[in-house]
Amino acid sequence: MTHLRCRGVRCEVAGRTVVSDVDLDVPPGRMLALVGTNGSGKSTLIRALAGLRVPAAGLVTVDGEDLHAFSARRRARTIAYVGQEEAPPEDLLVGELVALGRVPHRPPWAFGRAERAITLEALEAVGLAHAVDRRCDRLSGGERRRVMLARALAQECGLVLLDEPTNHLDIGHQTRLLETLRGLGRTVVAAMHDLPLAAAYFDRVAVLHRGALRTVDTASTALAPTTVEEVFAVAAARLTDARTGHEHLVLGPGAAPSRTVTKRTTP
Ligand SMILES: Nc1ncnc2c1ncn2[C@@H]1O[C@H](COP(=O)(O)OP(=O)(O)OP(=O)(O)O)[C@@H](O)[C@H]1O
Repeated sequence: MTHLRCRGVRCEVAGRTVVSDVDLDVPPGRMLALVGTNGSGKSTLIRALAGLRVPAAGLVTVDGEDLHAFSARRRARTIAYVGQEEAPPEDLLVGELVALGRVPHRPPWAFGRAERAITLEALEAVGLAHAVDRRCDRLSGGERRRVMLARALAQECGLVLLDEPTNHLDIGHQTRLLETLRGLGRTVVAAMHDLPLAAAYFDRVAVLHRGALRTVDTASTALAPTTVEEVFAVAAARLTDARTGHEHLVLGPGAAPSRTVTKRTTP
């Protein structure tokens, strides 16, 4: 179980500050969704949390230790990361690609039954066990995405960082993936564009707005309709399912704006 914290993180891209003064605390086994509009800095921040980008200022710690002091191998044993549009190399087989997740733990020439079992289990978790011998370049966009996620599962790290993991996945695979992540009991941070899914599956939601954290809280507070309307400029409402008592976030044309809009009437 892995505890992720960052303090005062600032990231610069091409000489411009795109993430500023971010503090986050993700306790072991908790799931945090990172939401925000296009260009708000989610990918940049996730790469800094993964140790793939050195922040211009601030500190990222994993279990209390400075992440940037970790060796590449230790980082790969601790953090599984899947980037936004990461694609598998085209001439690898699905099983080979997912088995790469085991390399930080064991040299490939020492792979045995255990590595094969973990690889197949990861493929089963994303519904692709039947495709173990297929070439990655013969997969659909969603299947390719699921293979990359399977490699991260096979890595068996305490911290899982995912940049828009549900991209390209049909709704069934989106929900199954999020259920799988919840079932792992690992620390997860994921950039998400689907706010209702973020609200339904994550313990807390961080709203990044123009590179700064606007709020970090439970979904019902962080994704309050007024916040969603201000940050994303869409109508938002929370509706309670009469059968289950669960609240759901409704967005767009189907949601009445949370604030009363006074229409001007002609006399
Ligand atoms: N290689 C680059 N060169 C210059 N600017 C960049 C580069 N990569 C990202 N940026 C800028 O950094 C800012 C943050 O980008 P980032 O990709 O982190 O946002 P994001 O929230 O992940 O966006 P999206 O939801 O569209 O994926 C944006 O303003 C973007 O234009």
